[in-house]
Amino acid sequence: MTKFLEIQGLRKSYPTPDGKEVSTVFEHANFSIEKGEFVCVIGHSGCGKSTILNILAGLDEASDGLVLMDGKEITGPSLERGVIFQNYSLLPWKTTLDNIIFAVRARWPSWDKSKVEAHSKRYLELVGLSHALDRKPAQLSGGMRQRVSIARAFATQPQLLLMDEPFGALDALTRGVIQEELIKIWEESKQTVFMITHDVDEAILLSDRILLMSNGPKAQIAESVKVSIPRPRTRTDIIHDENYYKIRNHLVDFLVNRSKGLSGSVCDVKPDHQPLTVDLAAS
Ligand SMILES: Nc1ncnc2c1ncn2[C@@H]1O[C@H](COP(=O)(O)OP(=O)(O)OP(=O)(O)O)[C@@H](O)[C@H]1O
Repeated sequence: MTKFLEIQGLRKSYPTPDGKEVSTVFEHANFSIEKGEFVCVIGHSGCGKSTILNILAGLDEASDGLVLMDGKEITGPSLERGVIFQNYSLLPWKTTLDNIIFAVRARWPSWDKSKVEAHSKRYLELVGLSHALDRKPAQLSGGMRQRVSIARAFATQPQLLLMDEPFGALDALTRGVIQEELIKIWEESKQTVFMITHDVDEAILLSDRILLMSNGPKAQIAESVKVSIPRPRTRTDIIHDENYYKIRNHLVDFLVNRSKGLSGSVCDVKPDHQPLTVDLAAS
């Protein structure tokens, strides 16, 4: 069976500053994502998470390897892949509603004006922003701007949504509220999501599966941890699930104790390396 997203033998290397050698950020990255899956990736700073996300978006090129979406190679950006960055990237001269309309119109040029507007408003409603349609980004808080980015990305219904630490710049309270809005909008759309986060609790709340990257240089996708906590999930409920602390402790132990020893610069990683599947519910 063809997987929705297949990453085969991905490597990224850069020349060293003197230009005489190459430094390999990650290599032998092999993993796949099923249609409708929500996958988070966690790893220490510099291991190459954003580089992988940018390659999946078609915004960066791998030094080696292949990315296939629905069996077709990704060679550049496409409206089939939506990206949400930490810094919101809204058009500052357009209102909240016009920011969404702009993207929706680009996605479905044949739609008439009223259909585009109704569709755009519906997504703003899903993130609780119906009251701020006419405000410009500068008149919104950071949390509201990120809600607009989320509404815009989901409104264009890309086949794959890529999120690079979307809540990294938000305070903990705002972050919690928007995480739950993201769950709500995702549960409605069941879009396939690949998201980078540094926050283990956020990863457990949102993901079906968490990919753990070892440290760079020569980082690898070391493990694929199943989040066997039933949905729908809320921040307050998941901590009572019997698997919550098992998963959390496993992730923290990886980041604190094991991520360095699994780096390709320390141990031998074979080109056909597959991440170790971890299902703590079964243990
Ligand atoms: N143009 C470049 N030339 C040389 N090295 C680069 C270049 N761009 C990125 N790198 C290196 O690639 C590595 C991976 O960067 P990347 O941003 O993907 O890491 P990351 O895991 O997302 O980090 P963070 O969690 O801090 O955002 C870093 O060590 C970085 O220094």
